[in-house]
Amino acid sequence: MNATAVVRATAAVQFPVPLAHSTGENYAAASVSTAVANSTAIECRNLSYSVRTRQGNFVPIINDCSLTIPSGQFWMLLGPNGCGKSTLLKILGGLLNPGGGYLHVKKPRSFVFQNPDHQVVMPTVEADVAFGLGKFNIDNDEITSRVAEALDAVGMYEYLKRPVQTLSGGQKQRVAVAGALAEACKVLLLDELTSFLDEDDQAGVVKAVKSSVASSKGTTALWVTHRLEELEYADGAVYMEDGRVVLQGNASTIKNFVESKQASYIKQINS
Ligand SMILES: Nc1ncnc2c1ncn2[C@@H]1O[C@H](COP(=O)(O)OP(=O)(O)OP(=O)(O)O)[C@@H](O)[C@H]1O
Repeated sequence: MNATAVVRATAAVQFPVPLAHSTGENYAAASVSTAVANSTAIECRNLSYSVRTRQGNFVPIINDCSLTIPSGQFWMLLGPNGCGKSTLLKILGGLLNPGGGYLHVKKPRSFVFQNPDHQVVMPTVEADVAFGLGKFNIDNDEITSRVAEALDAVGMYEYLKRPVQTLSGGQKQRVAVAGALAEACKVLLLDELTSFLDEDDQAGVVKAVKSSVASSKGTTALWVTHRLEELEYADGAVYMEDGRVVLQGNASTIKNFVESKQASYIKQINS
């Protein structure tokens, strides 16, 4: 178990993004004065993020990246290995500071990582979901009711008293999602939750997130994945390449786009 791997706390507000950032690079942030509509959960414009190499050079990871995700929907983020999906998600979650551009993410926001064994930190399901509620000034009845509601939303209420070590990977992921829901997060950021799971668990987790977003009061989820078949559960999707968003739209548009890219790549290899 690894408590540091679970980020349920809400990070500091970054609205708009400050100029200073972890790499020390001297970007000029875009000056954007328009207010973001309440119907938008995530908006970034011309976002950038670089890392500094040992030789002192700056390598851009996120570059001129813009996207808009509406509130109360379940969206997916796709793209080839190394295109910057996890880095972008960490920026959206407040775990990394961008170097420039404009960023708005509704709060509170929560992050769930891909390794199920890093997601649960308490001995039982009930205690784990209640874990993050300690920082709120709420009574025991409210805690009990939030835990029950969140576990119900991910189809795990019957596991309330179960020791966490008896859960499957997918069940652990669903408990981690319940922890975020119990904290009434407005934005849920999910990084390749199904990569360590077998097929049944994969489907269980994606369906649980889908239904919990649908039954929530405006929670938005952004789900990083490589699996095109998961797009059938999404309200919309974003496709990235080389650190920037190249297309965003409804899930079938993105699916067709990725499939045609894959087909042309295979044709190229075979020619
Ligand atoms: N701290 C870092 N130092 C150097 N390079 C980094 C650092 N963090 C990320 N990168 C590089 O940035 C690029 C984007 O990484 P990122 O993990 O965001 O991609 P990804 O799209 O999530 O990849 P994958 O699909 O393989 O998980 C990669 O080339 C990665 O090696």
